[in-house]
Amino acid sequence: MIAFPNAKINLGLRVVEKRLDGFHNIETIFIPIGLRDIIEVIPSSFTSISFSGLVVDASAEENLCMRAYNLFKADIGCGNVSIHLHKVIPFGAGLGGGSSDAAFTLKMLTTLFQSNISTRKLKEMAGLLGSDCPFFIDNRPAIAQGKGEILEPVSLALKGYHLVLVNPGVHVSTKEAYSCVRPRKHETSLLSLIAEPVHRWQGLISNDFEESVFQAHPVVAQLKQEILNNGAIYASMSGSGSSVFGLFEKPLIGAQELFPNYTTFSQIL
Ligand SMILES: C[C@](O)(CO)[C@H](O)COP(=O)(O)OP(=O)(O)OC[C@H]1O[C@@H](n2ccc(N)nc2=O)[C@H](O)[C@@H]1O
Ligand SMILES: Nc1ncnc2c1ncn2[C@@H]1O[C@H](COP(=O)(O)OP(=O)(O)OP(=O)(O)O)[C@@H](O)[C@H]1O
Repeated sequence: MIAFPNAKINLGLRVVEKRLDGFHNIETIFIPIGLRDIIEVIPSSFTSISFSGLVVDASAEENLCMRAYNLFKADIGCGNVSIHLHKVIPFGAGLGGGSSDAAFTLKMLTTLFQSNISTRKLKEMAGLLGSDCPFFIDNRPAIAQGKGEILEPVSLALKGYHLVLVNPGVHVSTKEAYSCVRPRKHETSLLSLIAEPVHRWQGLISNDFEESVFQAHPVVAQLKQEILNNGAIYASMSGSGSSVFGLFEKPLIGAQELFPNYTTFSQIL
């Protein structure tokens, strides 16, 4: 069985408060995008994992596909599988690629082993693998709260906008990024802000990680400015960085040539 786990971007990201378990309560809007890895899972006589594409900085056992398999086997029970991951989504990039791989692995194992698991149970298991992971179970635009696992679908007026995503190749550790942010409560809810016309979002909808990541990596701040200079009506860093995305009303011709040293991805929303 083959699946194509997609990346996400965060539209607005508030780090609201530090919790007693060391995690943070956040408020963010997740949007699935078309940048995808490829995972193949085949029932086999013994369990193994192989890789191609980008080389992930995690051991085979620590890879989120394998962690998802081990969790599924222990909690639900299943046979051995041979997994192949072709990695395309940059990691440590604020795009949730590892979380998506884990969620899609859980979903594939459910189908392959015809397990009668509720979506709620799948999301619960996903939550044990990463805070971004439950979102990829339903995988539709959603506002997230708590650690990221309290999800409500949202409808966004983004149809027809052109998304340009640029990854400057700077790896940001999520844990470190959280430790550099001072949590704060915002007066206006993110939901009420996305109801505003898109051309008003810049300056209204922000990502709390930008300040510290921009300070540590000025190239990321420059990248956001360049995307705005090239006509984006809204630009923001995604997640804890370092990818930056822009929303355009018209296609941005030659995006890769504009950012020759960086990886770019474009799609119509
Ligand atoms: C920045 C975001 O991508 C926004 O969507 C997510 O909050 C991060 O989610 P993730 O990569 O799945 O993160 P996890 O693997 O769960 O956590 C990595 C580390 O980030 C910190 N962490 C993560 C999520 C959260 N709500 N509060 C935190 O403080 C914790 O120190 C944790 O040890
Ligand atoms: N299949 C995988 N794909 C990517 N990273 C993986 C995978 N398995 C384990 N990891 C580990 O997880 C780390 C974070 O990966 P991921 O791509 O999910 O984070 P991210 O892009 O920082 O996402 P976000 O900031 O949105 O949480 C990697 O640096 C890597 O060590």
